Amino acid sequence: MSATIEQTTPATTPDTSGESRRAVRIGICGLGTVGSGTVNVMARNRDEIAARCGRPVEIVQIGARRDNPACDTSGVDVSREIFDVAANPEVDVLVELIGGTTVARELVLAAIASGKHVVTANKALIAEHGNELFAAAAEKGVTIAYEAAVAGGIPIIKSLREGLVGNRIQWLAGIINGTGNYILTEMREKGRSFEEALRQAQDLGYAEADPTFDVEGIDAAHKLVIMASLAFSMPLAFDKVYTEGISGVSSEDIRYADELGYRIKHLGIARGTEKGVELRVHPTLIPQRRLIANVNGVMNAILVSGDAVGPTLYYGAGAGAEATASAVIADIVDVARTLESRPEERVPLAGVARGSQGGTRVLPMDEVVTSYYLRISAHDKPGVMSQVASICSDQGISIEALIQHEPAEGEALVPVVILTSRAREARLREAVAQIEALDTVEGEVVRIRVEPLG
Ligand SMILES: NC(=O)c1ccc[n+]([C@@H]2O[C@H](COP(=O)([O-])OP(=O)(O)OC[C@H]3O[C@@H](n4cnc5c(N)ncnc54)[C@H](O)[C@@H]3O)[C@@H](O)[C@H]2O)c1
Ligand SMILES: N[C@@H](CCO)C(=O)O
Ligand code: NA
Repeated sequence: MSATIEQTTPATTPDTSGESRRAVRIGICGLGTVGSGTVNVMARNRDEIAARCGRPVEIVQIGARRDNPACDTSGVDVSREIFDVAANPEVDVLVELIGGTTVARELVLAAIASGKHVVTANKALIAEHGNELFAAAAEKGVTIAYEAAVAGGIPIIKSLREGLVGNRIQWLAGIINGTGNYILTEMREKGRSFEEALRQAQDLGYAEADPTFDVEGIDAAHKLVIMASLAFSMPLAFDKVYTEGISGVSSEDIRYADELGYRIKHLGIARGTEKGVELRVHPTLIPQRRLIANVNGVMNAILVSGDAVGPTLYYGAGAGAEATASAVIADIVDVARTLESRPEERVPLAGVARGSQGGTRVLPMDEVVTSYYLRISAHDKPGVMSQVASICSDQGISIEALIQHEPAEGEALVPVVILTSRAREARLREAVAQIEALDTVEGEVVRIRVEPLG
Protein backbone atom coordinates (compact mmCIF):
# COMPACT_ATOMS: atom_id res chain seq x y z
CA MET A 1 0.00 0.00 0.00
CA SER A 2 1.22 3.46 -0.73
CA ALA A 3 -0.21 6.93 -0.21
CA THR A 4 0.81 10.39 0.86
CA ILE A 5 0.90 11.42 4.52
CA GLU A 6 -1.71 13.99 5.34
CA GLN A 7 0.06 17.33 5.52
CA THR A 8 -0.49 19.75 8.36
CA THR A 9 2.73 21.60 7.63
CA PRO A 10 4.05 22.44 4.18
CA ALA A 11 6.47 19.91 2.63
CA THR A 12 9.06 22.64 2.70
CA THR A 13 9.85 25.01 5.56
CA PRO A 14 11.73 28.31 5.28
CA ASP A 15 15.19 28.14 6.83
CA THR A 16 16.78 31.08 8.60
CA SER A 17 18.04 32.48 5.29
CA GLY A 18 14.46 32.47 3.99
CA GLU A 19 15.05 29.62 1.52
CA SER A 20 12.71 26.64 1.54
CA ARG A 21 14.29 23.32 2.34
CA ARG A 22 12.89 19.96 1.35
CA ALA A 23 11.57 17.53 3.95
CA VAL A 24 13.91 15.07 5.64
CA ARG A 25 12.60 11.63 4.71
CA ILE A 26 12.50 8.99 7.40
CA GLY A 27 12.10 5.22 7.06
CA ILE A 28 11.20 3.32 10.22
CA CYS A 29 11.96 -0.40 10.58
CA GLY A 30 10.12 -2.20 13.38
CA LEU A 31 6.73 -1.16 14.69
CA GLY A 32 6.73 -2.54 18.22
CA THR A 33 6.81 -0.53 21.46
CA VAL A 34 9.43 2.02 20.39
CA GLY A 35 8.43 2.09 16.70
CA SER A 36 4.80 2.87 17.48
CA GLY A 37 5.82 5.41 20.15
CA THR A 38 8.03 7.16 17.61
CA VAL A 39 5.26 7.31 14.99
CA ASN A 40 2.85 8.75 17.57
CA VAL A 41 5.18 11.42 18.98
CA MET A 42 6.34 12.45 15.50
CA ALA A 43 2.72 12.94 14.44
CA ARG A 44 1.76 14.79 17.62
CA ASN A 45 4.76 17.15 17.69
CA ARG A 46 5.29 17.47 13.99
CA ASP A 47 5.09 21.29 13.84
CA GLU A 48 7.54 21.76 16.71
CA ILE A 49 9.93 19.22 15.19
CA ALA A 50 9.77 20.93 11.78
CA ALA A 51 10.40 24.33 13.36
CA ARG A 52 13.37 23.00 15.34
CA CYS A 53 14.81 21.30 12.26
CA GLY A 54 14.21 24.20 9.96
CA ARG A 55 12.49 21.75 7.60
CA PRO A 56 9.66 19.20 7.73
CA VAL A 57 10.46 15.69 8.89
CA GLU A 58 8.29 13.10 7.14
CA ILE A 59 7.97 9.37 7.67
CA VAL A 60 7.94 8.14 4.06
CA GLN A 61 8.11 4.39 4.68
CA ILE A 62 7.68 1.88 7.48
CA GLY A 63 9.00 -1.68 7.43
CA ALA A 64 6.88 -3.88 9.71
CA ARG A 65 5.80 -7.49 9.78
CA ARG A 66 2.34 -6.45 10.85
CA ASP A 67 0.33 -3.33 11.69
CA ASN A 68 0.35 -2.15 15.29
CA PRO A 69 -2.98 -0.86 16.63
CA ALA A 70 -1.03 1.38 19.05
CA CYS A 71 -0.28 3.81 16.20
CA ASP A 72 -1.89 5.16 13.06
CA THR A 73 0.09 4.53 9.89
CA SER A 74 -2.62 5.45 7.43
CA GLY A 75 -1.14 7.43 4.59
CA VAL A 76 2.34 5.91 5.02
CA ASP A 77 3.85 3.35 2.67
CA VAL A 78 4.13 0.20 4.83
CA SER A 79 6.25 -2.67 3.54
CA ARG A 80 6.36 -6.13 5.09
CA GLU A 81 10.03 -6.31 4.06
CA ILE A 82 12.35 -4.09 6.14
CA PHE A 83 15.16 -4.29 3.57
CA ASP A 84 12.87 -2.35 1.19
CA VAL A 85 13.45 0.62 3.48
CA ALA A 86 17.24 0.23 3.31
CA ALA A 87 17.03 0.14 -0.49
CA ASN A 88 14.49 2.97 -0.87
CA PRO A 89 16.20 5.97 -2.56
CA GLU A 90 13.49 8.23 -1.10
CA VAL A 91 14.68 7.52 2.47
CA ASP A 92 17.39 9.80 3.95
CA VAL A 93 17.44 8.34 7.47
CA LEU A 94 16.71 4.71 8.39
CA VAL A 95 15.47 4.24 11.96
CA GLU A 96 16.24 0.72 13.17
CA LEU A 97 13.80 -0.40 15.89
CA ILE A 98 13.64 -4.16 15.32
CA GLY A 99 16.12 -5.16 18.05
CA GLY A 100 18.50 -8.15 17.99
CA THR A 101 21.95 -8.25 16.48
CA THR A 102 21.80 -10.45 13.37
CA VAL A 103 19.17 -9.01 11.02
CA ALA A 104 19.62 -5.57 12.61
CA ARG A 105 23.35 -5.60 11.77
CA GLU A 106 22.63 -6.59 8.15
CA LEU A 107 19.92 -3.95 7.90
CA VAL A 108 22.14 -1.17 9.24
CA LEU A 109 25.03 -2.21 6.98
CA ALA A 110 22.66 -2.21 4.00
CA ALA A 111 21.39 1.26 4.92
CA ILE A 112 24.94 2.58 5.27
CA ALA A 113 25.96 0.98 1.96
CA SER A 114 23.13 2.86 0.26
CA GLY A 115 24.31 6.14 1.82
CA LYS A 116 21.63 6.49 4.48
CA HIS A 117 22.08 7.87 7.97
CA VAL A 118 20.97 5.51 10.71
CA VAL A 119 19.19 6.11 14.01
CA THR A 120 18.94 3.12 16.34
CA ALA A 121 17.67 2.31 19.84
CA ASN A 122 19.54 -0.98 19.79
CA LYS A 123 22.19 -1.15 22.52
CA ALA A 124 22.99 -4.80 21.85
CA LEU A 125 23.80 -3.91 18.26
CA ILE A 126 26.01 -0.94 19.14
CA ALA A 127 27.74 -2.67 22.07
CA GLU A 128 28.53 -5.83 20.11
CA HIS A 129 28.98 -4.53 16.55
CA GLY A 130 29.49 -0.78 17.02
CA ASN A 131 33.20 -0.82 16.19
CA GLU A 132 32.44 -2.41 12.80
CA LEU A 133 29.34 -0.29 12.12
CA PHE A 134 31.04 3.00 13.02
CA ALA A 135 33.92 2.18 10.67
CA ALA A 136 31.47 1.36 7.86
CA ALA A 137 29.55 4.59 8.49
CA ALA A 138 32.74 6.67 8.53
CA GLU A 139 33.81 5.14 5.20
CA LYS A 140 30.50 6.19 3.69
CA GLY A 141 30.40 9.60 5.41
CA VAL A 142 27.09 8.87 7.16
CA THR A 143 26.05 9.00 10.81
CA ILE A 144 24.81 6.36 13.24
CA ALA A 145 22.91 7.98 16.10
CA TYR A 146 22.12 5.92 19.20
CA GLU A 147 20.79 8.15 21.98
CA ALA A 148 17.80 5.87 22.60
CA ALA A 149 20.13 2.92 23.14
CA VAL A 150 21.26 4.11 26.58
CA ALA A 151 18.90 5.07 29.41
CA GLY A 152 15.89 5.60 27.11
CA GLY A 153 14.80 9.23 27.10
CA ILE A 154 17.72 10.62 29.14
CA PRO A 155 20.07 12.53 26.81
CA ILE A 156 23.14 10.83 28.25
CA ILE A 157 24.93 10.19 24.95
CA LYS A 158 24.61 13.88 24.14
CA SER A 159 25.83 14.79 27.62
CA LEU A 160 28.89 12.56 27.43
CA ARG A 161 29.79 13.32 23.82
CA GLU A 162 29.02 17.06 23.84
CA GLY A 163 28.04 18.57 27.20
CA LEU A 164 30.98 17.12 29.16
CA VAL A 165 33.51 17.21 26.35
CA GLY A 166 35.83 19.57 28.25
CA ASN A 167 36.32 17.09 31.09
CA ARG A 168 38.39 14.08 31.88
CA ILE A 169 35.75 11.68 33.08
CA GLN A 170 36.78 10.07 36.36
CA TRP A 171 33.90 7.66 36.83
CA LEU A 172 30.29 7.06 36.02
CA ALA A 173 27.70 4.91 37.74
CA GLY A 174 24.13 4.40 36.72
CA ILE A 175 20.84 2.63 37.12
CA ILE A 176 20.56 1.82 33.43
CA ASN A 177 18.00 -0.94 33.21
CA GLY A 178 14.41 0.17 33.76
CA THR A 179 13.03 -3.34 34.06
CA GLY A 180 15.54 -4.32 36.75
CA ASN A 181 14.94 -1.14 38.73
CA TYR A 182 11.19 -1.63 38.42
CA ILE A 183 11.50 -5.18 39.79
CA LEU A 184 13.73 -4.16 42.74
CA THR A 185 11.38 -1.27 43.58
CA GLU A 186 8.24 -3.43 43.46
CA MET A 187 9.93 -6.06 45.65
CA ARG A 188 11.03 -3.49 48.23
CA GLU A 189 8.00 -1.21 48.32
CA LYS A 190 5.11 -3.58 47.67
CA GLY A 191 6.56 -6.89 48.75
CA ARG A 192 5.89 -8.31 45.25
CA SER A 193 7.68 -11.43 44.14
CA PHE A 194 10.44 -11.21 41.57
CA GLU A 195 8.38 -13.13 38.97
CA GLU A 196 5.27 -11.02 39.45
CA ALA A 197 7.20 -7.75 39.12
CA LEU A 198 8.94 -9.00 35.96
CA ARG A 199 5.60 -9.91 34.37
CA GLN A 200 4.34 -6.39 35.06
CA ALA A 201 7.46 -4.83 33.54
CA GLN A 202 6.90 -6.95 30.43
CA ASP A 203 3.23 -5.90 30.22
CA LEU A 204 4.32 -2.26 30.43
CA GLY A 205 6.66 -2.70 27.42
CA TYR A 206 9.88 -2.14 29.42
CA ALA A 207 11.52 -5.55 29.05
CA GLU A 208 13.68 -6.81 26.20
CA ALA A 209 12.26 -9.47 23.85
CA ASP A 210 14.33 -11.91 25.93
CA PRO A 211 13.93 -10.65 29.52
CA THR A 212 17.04 -12.56 30.65
CA PHE A 213 18.90 -9.62 29.12
CA ASP A 214 17.29 -7.35 31.72
CA VAL A 215 17.40 -9.73 34.66
CA GLU A 216 20.95 -11.04 34.17
CA GLY A 217 22.54 -7.64 33.57
CA ILE A 218 23.33 -8.12 29.86
CA ASP A 219 21.25 -5.11 28.80
CA ALA A 220 22.97 -2.96 31.44
CA ALA A 221 26.37 -4.25 30.28
CA HIS A 222 25.51 -3.23 26.70
CA LYS A 223 24.65 0.28 27.89
CA LEU A 224 27.63 0.56 30.21
CA VAL A 225 30.12 -0.31 27.51
CA ILE A 226 28.64 2.34 25.20
CA MET A 227 28.92 5.03 27.88
CA ALA A 228 32.41 3.90 28.90
CA SER A 229 33.59 4.00 25.32
CA LEU A 230 32.57 7.67 25.10
CA ALA A 231 33.75 8.58 28.60
CA PHE A 232 37.18 6.96 28.27
CA SER A 233 37.70 7.26 24.48
CA MET A 234 38.11 3.51 24.15
CA PRO A 235 36.77 0.95 21.67
CA LEU A 236 33.57 -0.86 22.63
CA ALA A 237 34.70 -3.84 24.73
CA PHE A 238 31.46 -5.65 25.61
CA ASP A 239 33.19 -8.98 26.29
CA LYS A 240 35.31 -7.35 29.02
CA VAL A 241 32.42 -6.17 31.21
CA TYR A 242 31.98 -8.05 34.50
CA THR A 243 28.25 -8.80 34.59
CA GLU A 244 25.97 -9.91 37.41
CA GLY A 245 22.18 -9.57 37.29
CA ILE A 246 19.48 -9.14 39.93
CA SER A 247 18.11 -12.67 39.88
CA GLY A 248 20.07 -13.49 43.05
CA VAL A 249 18.76 -10.49 45.05
CA SER A 250 16.31 -11.66 47.72
CA SER A 251 13.70 -9.74 49.71
CA GLU A 252 15.74 -10.69 52.78
CA ASP A 253 18.82 -8.84 51.49
CA ILE A 254 16.69 -5.82 50.56
CA ARG A 255 15.42 -5.73 54.19
CA TYR A 256 18.88 -6.11 55.75
CA ALA A 257 20.23 -3.39 53.46
CA ASP A 258 17.44 -1.10 54.69
CA GLU A 259 18.35 -1.89 58.28
CA LEU A 260 21.96 -0.88 57.58
CA GLY A 261 20.87 2.40 55.90
CA TYR A 262 21.34 1.27 52.29
CA ARG A 263 19.29 0.52 49.16
CA ILE A 264 20.11 -2.25 46.73
CA LYS A 265 20.29 -0.96 43.17
CA HIS A 266 21.54 -2.62 40.02
CA LEU A 267 24.40 -0.40 38.82
CA GLY A 268 26.66 -0.16 35.82
CA ILE A 269 29.98 1.30 36.94
CA ALA A 270 32.93 2.53 34.84
CA ARG A 271 35.81 3.98 36.79
CA GLY A 272 39.18 5.17 35.53
CA THR A 273 42.11 4.04 37.69
CA GLU A 274 45.85 4.32 37.17
CA LYS A 275 45.92 0.67 36.10
CA GLY A 276 42.95 0.68 33.74
CA VAL A 277 39.21 1.14 33.58
CA GLU A 278 36.82 -0.85 35.78
CA LEU A 279 33.78 -2.02 33.82
CA ARG A 280 31.25 -3.76 36.02
CA VAL A 281 27.53 -4.37 36.32
CA HIS A 282 26.11 -5.80 39.53
CA PRO A 283 23.66 -5.28 42.39
CA THR A 284 25.11 -2.65 44.72
CA LEU A 285 24.36 -1.33 48.20
CA ILE A 286 24.16 2.49 48.03
CA PRO A 287 23.73 4.75 51.10
CA GLN A 288 20.05 5.74 51.36
CA ARG A 289 20.95 9.44 51.53
CA ARG A 290 22.27 9.48 47.95
CA LEU A 291 19.82 10.81 45.37
CA ILE A 292 20.49 7.83 43.12
CA ALA A 293 19.44 5.43 45.91
CA ASN A 294 15.96 6.97 45.66
CA VAL A 295 15.51 6.47 41.92
CA ASN A 296 12.62 4.06 41.67
CA GLY A 297 10.45 2.15 39.22
CA VAL A 298 11.34 2.41 35.54
CA MET A 299 13.34 5.58 36.15
CA ASN A 300 17.05 5.53 35.34
CA ALA A 301 19.78 7.81 36.67
CA ILE A 302 23.43 8.19 35.83
CA LEU A 303 26.08 9.93 37.90
CA VAL A 304 29.02 11.17 35.86
CA SER A 305 32.01 12.73 37.55
CA GLY A 306 34.36 14.93 35.51
CA ASP A 307 37.60 16.55 36.66
CA ALA A 308 36.34 20.05 35.87
CA VAL A 309 32.62 19.84 36.55
CA GLY A 310 32.62 17.41 39.49
CA PRO A 311 29.69 15.03 39.92
CA THR A 312 26.65 15.48 37.67
CA LEU A 313 23.38 13.51 37.70
CA TYR A 314 21.04 12.64 34.83
CA TYR A 315 17.58 11.32 35.64
CA GLY A 316 14.55 10.23 33.61
CA ALA A 317 12.50 7.41 32.18
CA GLY A 318 14.81 4.61 31.08
CA ALA A 319 12.26 2.66 29.04
CA GLY A 320 8.77 2.88 27.59
CA ALA A 321 7.32 3.78 24.22
CA GLU A 322 7.23 7.57 24.27
CA ALA A 323 10.21 8.18 26.58
CA THR A 324 12.36 6.20 24.16
CA ALA A 325 10.72 7.87 21.18
CA SER A 326 11.85 11.19 22.67
CA ALA A 327 15.48 10.08 22.22
CA VAL A 328 14.87 8.55 18.77
CA ILE A 329 13.38 11.84 17.56
CA ALA A 330 16.19 13.88 19.14
CA ASP A 331 18.59 11.81 17.03
CA ILE A 332 16.48 12.26 13.89
CA VAL A 333 16.58 16.03 14.42
CA ASP A 334 20.32 15.95 15.11
CA VAL A 335 20.91 14.07 11.88
CA ALA A 336 18.53 16.33 9.96
CA ARG A 337 20.29 19.44 11.22
CA THR A 338 23.64 18.26 9.89
CA LEU A 339 22.45 16.53 6.72
CA GLU A 340 24.36 18.89 4.48
CA SER A 341 27.44 19.36 6.67
CA ARG A 342 30.73 17.67 5.84
CA PRO A 343 31.14 14.39 7.80
CA GLU A 344 34.28 15.61 9.58
CA GLU A 345 32.34 18.60 10.92
CA ARG A 346 29.74 16.45 12.66
CA VAL A 347 29.99 15.17 16.24
CA PRO A 348 32.22 12.05 15.94
CA LEU A 349 30.25 8.80 16.33
CA ALA A 350 32.62 7.44 18.96
CA GLY A 351 33.14 10.81 20.66
CA VAL A 352 36.69 11.28 19.34
CA ALA A 353 38.11 11.73 15.86
CA ARG A 354 38.75 8.48 13.99
CA GLY A 355 42.03 6.87 15.02
CA SER A 356 42.13 8.77 18.35
CA GLN A 357 40.67 6.02 20.55
CA GLY A 358 43.16 4.67 23.08
CA GLY A 359 43.67 0.97 23.75
CA THR A 360 42.63 1.45 27.40
CA ARG A 361 43.11 -1.60 29.61
CA VAL A 362 40.01 -3.00 31.28
CA LEU A 363 40.86 -3.89 34.87
CA PRO A 364 40.36 -7.59 35.76
CA MET A 365 37.70 -8.00 38.46
CA ASP A 366 40.26 -9.50 40.89
CA GLU A 367 41.99 -6.10 41.03
CA VAL A 368 38.83 -4.10 41.78
CA VAL A 369 38.73 -2.66 45.31
CA THR A 370 35.37 -2.17 47.02
CA SER A 371 33.44 -2.92 50.21
CA TYR A 372 31.03 -5.84 50.59
CA TYR A 373 27.78 -6.87 52.20
CA LEU A 374 28.01 -10.51 53.25
CA ARG A 375 25.15 -12.66 54.52
CA ILE A 376 26.24 -15.86 56.17
CA SER A 377 23.90 -18.66 57.30
CA ALA A 378 25.53 -19.86 60.52
CA HIS A 379 24.63 -22.46 63.13
CA ASP A 380 23.64 -20.82 66.37
CA LYS A 381 26.82 -21.83 68.20
CA PRO A 382 29.38 -19.76 70.09
CA GLY A 383 32.62 -18.94 68.28
CA VAL A 384 31.26 -18.51 64.72
CA MET A 385 31.79 -14.77 64.74
CA SER A 386 35.34 -15.00 66.00
CA GLN A 387 36.17 -17.55 63.27
CA VAL A 388 34.68 -15.26 60.60
CA ALA A 389 36.47 -12.20 62.02
CA SER A 390 39.80 -14.01 62.08
CA ILE A 391 39.44 -15.20 58.43
CA CYS A 392 38.64 -11.64 57.34
CA SER A 393 41.50 -10.19 59.35
CA ASP A 394 43.98 -12.65 57.74
CA GLN A 395 42.94 -11.23 54.37
CA GLY A 396 43.36 -7.62 55.58
CA ILE A 397 39.59 -7.09 55.70
CA SER A 398 37.89 -5.51 58.71
CA ILE A 399 34.23 -5.69 59.73
CA GLU A 400 32.59 -2.27 59.69
CA ALA A 401 29.03 -3.24 60.68
CA LEU A 402 27.23 -6.37 61.80
CA ILE A 403 23.64 -7.55 62.18
CA GLN A 404 22.92 -10.73 64.08
CA HIS A 405 19.35 -11.34 65.20
CA GLU A 406 18.13 -14.15 67.41
CA PRO A 407 17.29 -17.26 65.37
CA ALA A 408 13.61 -17.62 64.47
CA GLU A 409 11.61 -20.09 66.61
CA GLY A 410 12.71 -23.65 65.81
CA GLU A 411 15.45 -22.47 63.37
CA ALA A 412 18.93 -23.90 63.78
CA LEU A 413 20.46 -21.37 61.37
CA VAL A 414 20.88 -17.71 62.04
CA PRO A 415 21.71 -15.09 59.40
CA VAL A 416 24.85 -13.05 60.12
CA VAL A 417 25.10 -9.89 58.02
CA ILE A 418 28.41 -8.04 57.71
CA LEU A 419 29.61 -4.89 55.99
CA THR A 420 33.33 -5.10 55.30
CA SER A 421 36.02 -2.49 54.82
CA ARG A 422 37.30 -1.92 51.28
CA ALA A 423 39.19 -4.91 49.98
CA ARG A 424 40.52 -6.34 46.76
CA GLU A 425 38.02 -8.64 45.07
CA ALA A 426 40.58 -11.50 45.04
CA ARG A 427 41.09 -11.26 48.81
CA LEU A 428 37.40 -11.12 49.51
CA ARG A 429 36.81 -14.18 47.34
CA GLU A 430 39.47 -16.08 49.32
CA ALA A 431 37.90 -15.04 52.65
CA VAL A 432 34.43 -16.10 51.45
CA ALA A 433 35.75 -19.52 50.35
CA GLN A 434 37.25 -20.06 53.81
CA ILE A 435 34.04 -18.93 55.55
CA GLU A 436 31.96 -21.29 53.39
CA ALA A 437 34.29 -24.16 54.38
CA LEU A 438 33.59 -23.68 58.12
CA ASP A 439 31.57 -26.47 59.78
CA THR A 440 29.47 -23.83 61.48
CA VAL A 441 28.41 -22.24 58.17
CA GLU A 442 25.77 -23.61 55.79
CA GLY A 443 25.61 -23.07 52.03
CA GLU A 444 26.95 -20.13 50.05
CA VAL A 445 27.70 -16.72 51.47
CA VAL A 446 25.60 -14.01 49.77
CA ARG A 447 27.84 -11.13 48.67
CA ILE A 448 26.81 -7.78 47.28
CA ARG A 449 29.25 -4.95 46.61
CA VAL A 450 28.85 -1.62 48.40
CA GLU A 451 29.60 1.78 46.79
CA PRO A 452 29.58 5.08 48.69
CA LEU A 453 29.18 7.02 45.39
CA GLY A 454 30.40 10.27 46.85
N1 LIG B 1 11.01 -0.93 24.95
C1 LIG B 1 11.80 0.00 25.44
O1 LIG B 1 11.45 0.67 26.41
C2 LIG B 1 13.13 0.28 24.80
C3 LIG B 1 13.88 1.36 25.28
C4 LIG B 1 15.12 1.65 24.69
C5 LIG B 1 15.57 0.87 23.66
N2 LIG B 1 14.83 -0.19 23.23
C6 LIG B 1 15.34 -0.95 22.09
O2 LIG B 1 14.52 -0.67 20.97
C7 LIG B 1 14.47 -1.79 20.11
C8 LIG B 1 13.01 -2.19 19.90
O3 LIG B 1 12.47 -2.51 21.15
P1 LIG B 1 10.89 -2.65 21.37
O4 LIG B 1 10.70 -2.65 22.84
O5 LIG B 1 10.18 -1.68 20.53
O6 LIG B 1 10.70 -4.13 20.85
P2 LIG B 1 9.36 -4.78 20.27
O7 LIG B 1 9.55 -6.25 20.33
O8 LIG B 1 8.17 -4.19 20.91
O9 LIG B 1 9.40 -4.29 18.75
C9 LIG B 1 10.24 -4.83 17.77
C10 LIG B 1 9.42 -4.95 16.53
O10 LIG B 1 10.27 -5.27 15.44
C11 LIG B 1 9.64 -6.29 14.67
N3 LIG B 1 10.67 -7.04 13.95
C12 LIG B 1 11.67 -7.76 14.44
N4 LIG B 1 12.38 -8.31 13.45
C13 LIG B 1 11.79 -7.92 12.29
C14 LIG B 1 12.04 -8.16 10.92
N5 LIG B 1 13.05 -8.93 10.54
N6 LIG B 1 11.21 -7.60 10.01
C15 LIG B 1 10.19 -6.80 10.39
N7 LIG B 1 9.89 -6.53 11.68
C16 LIG B 1 10.70 -7.09 12.61
C17 LIG B 1 8.87 -7.13 15.68
O11 LIG B 1 7.84 -7.84 15.04
C18 LIG B 1 8.35 -6.05 16.64
O12 LIG B 1 7.12 -5.54 16.19
C19 LIG B 1 15.33 -2.84 20.77
O13 LIG B 1 16.62 -2.77 20.24
C20 LIG B 1 15.32 -2.44 22.22
O14 LIG B 1 16.46 -2.88 22.92
C21 LIG B 1 13.62 -0.50 23.77
N1 LIG C 1 14.70 -3.33 28.52
C1 LIG C 1 15.32 -2.05 28.67
C2 LIG C 1 14.72 -1.08 27.73
C3 LIG C 1 15.40 0.26 27.72
O1 LIG C 1 16.66 0.18 27.16
C4 LIG C 1 15.15 -1.59 30.11
O2 LIG C 1 14.31 -2.15 30.81
O3 LIG C 1 15.88 -0.69 30.53
NA1 NA D 1 19.33 8.15 26.07
